[in-house]
Amino acid sequence: MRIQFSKMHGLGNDFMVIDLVTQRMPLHPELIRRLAHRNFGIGFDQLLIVEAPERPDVDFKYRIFNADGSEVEQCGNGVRCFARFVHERHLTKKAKIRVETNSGVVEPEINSNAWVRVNMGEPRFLPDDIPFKAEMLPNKPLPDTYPVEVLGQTVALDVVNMGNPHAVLLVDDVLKAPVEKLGPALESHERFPQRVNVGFMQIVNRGEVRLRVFERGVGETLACGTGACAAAVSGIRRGLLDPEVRVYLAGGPLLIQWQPNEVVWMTGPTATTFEGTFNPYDFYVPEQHEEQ
Ligand SMILES: N[C@H](CCC[C@H](N)C(=O)O)C(=O)O
Repeated sequence: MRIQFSKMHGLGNDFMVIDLVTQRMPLHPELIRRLAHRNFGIGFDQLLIVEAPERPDVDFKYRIFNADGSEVEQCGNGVRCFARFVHERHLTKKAKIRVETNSGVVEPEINSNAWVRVNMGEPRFLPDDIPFKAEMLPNKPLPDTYPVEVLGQTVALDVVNMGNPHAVLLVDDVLKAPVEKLGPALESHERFPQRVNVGFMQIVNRGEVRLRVFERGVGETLACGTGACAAAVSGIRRGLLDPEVRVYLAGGPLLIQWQPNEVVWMTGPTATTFEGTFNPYDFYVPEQHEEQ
């Protein structure tokens, strides 16, 4: 049994992309973890699955799994690569497609030089929508940040849901940000019942930020699309940034556009690095491995 896949990335946030419209394969978390391994597997930050639509008003269903095998609601760099993939594999001829995810519908539009502009939907800020444990006083405006105790210190976090949960921390210099220490501690902090992606944002000016993201279920990645959306939206909502922000990540820049009560637009590049085939049973045979 050989499964075809593409290896792709959005600014170095890399993906294994598999078409399960024309192919069939079990999606066991242990298989995903083994495929994600950088030495023993294919190696990726996320696995992206293309499935046939379940609703009449969308073109595809899009499932996302982190390297730790956890299935998640949204992946910004991933949906740009998804759009390129379905074009390259001739699964659609449309420039603009509607894609159903576990957190709603996103609309990527591919243009000539493989850059993709995506309607990422509206951000949500209420603690229950993140989810984030915080007492909310009724009819009180949202605070700029929430004080969170972590590793013996108090940090000021903003929280944004872009379909998936994000915490945003302002830092003076991303290169000196305590990503290795605070990233894991906040990712699994008890106030985030579904864990959280942690963004460290340095504001350069009202139209430019630098960002590092410790991703839920992966660790620090070279870029995070929903993280860039969450960071830019946090800065705009707090009056620190203009409605159009260039977010400079380690892997390169994303353009984020947003105004309150509107959807978030994300624009950025895509790349296919190689195509290949593999046999899932070379990596994981449920009945055999479960006995060990
Ligand atoms: N780690 C994220 C999923 C991938 C997000 C990121 N790769 C992006 O480009 O948005 C989560 O657990 O919610």
